[in-house]
Amino acid sequence: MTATLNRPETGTGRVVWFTGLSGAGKSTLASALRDDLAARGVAVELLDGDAVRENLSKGLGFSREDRDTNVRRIAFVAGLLAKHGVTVLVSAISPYADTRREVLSALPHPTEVFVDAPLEVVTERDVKGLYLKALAGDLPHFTGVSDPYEAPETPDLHLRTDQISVEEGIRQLLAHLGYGA
Ligand SMILES: Nc1ncnc2c1ncn2[C@@H]1O[C@H](COP(=O)(O)OS(=O)(=O)O)[C@@H](OP(=O)(O)O)[C@H]1O
Ligand SMILES: Nc1ncnc2c1ncn2[C@@H]1O[C@H](COP(=O)(O)OP(=O)(O)O)[C@@H](O)[C@H]1O
Repeated sequence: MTATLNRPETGTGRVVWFTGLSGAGKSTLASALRDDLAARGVAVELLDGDAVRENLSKGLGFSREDRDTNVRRIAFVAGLLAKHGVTVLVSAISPYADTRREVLSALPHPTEVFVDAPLEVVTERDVKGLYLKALAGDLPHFTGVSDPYEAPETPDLHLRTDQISVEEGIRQLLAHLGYGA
């Protein structure tokens, strides 16, 4: 199939927003998708929560207000890039359903991807050792343990990363975005 993702009918780019718990697989999937799309010649950019917090959102914490500010900043930049035809991949916990709804509804061609794995699984993965700290009570406001995560009720794509491989996740993402085999 011819790739039409980068310039859909309105001539703008699009935003693919990965939301989910820490360790669910957002960065893994978003960066693999970025590489795949780039190899197809698509103008693609990844706004990853960790990198954003080192730069654009440096100094913000994890209160609801700071998380919402972070998410709105990411959405603002995503919108600017998308306006110029870029496919923007966002990887951020973005735990609040209302805020996700607000920012996604203002973005061109938004796709909400729920990167989902149960708390037991992400705790077991504990990629950064943060769950250990949070469960020990040493990390207040840690999403899923001592802070809320409001799962999307009707995501455009729901990937259970404890049930499918990274490769299968990428296959489903590409198919959903119109890059099916
Ligand atoms: N309290 C608390 N809660 C959640 N996450 C925490 C916290 N403290 C630090 N971290 C690390 O920060 C990363 C999440 O940043 P995000 O910008 O994606 O979060 S948010 O969208 O503003 O909620 C997150 O990265 P990921 O693991 O990639 O999701 C964590 O590594
Ligand atoms: N199907 C899968 N999809 C994505 N990641 C997976 C999957 N299965 C196992 N993993 C692993 O889970 C971890 C997810 O970490 P990461 O991508 O940093 O999560 P997040 O960005 O959501 O915090 C990685 O070590 C990754 O290899």
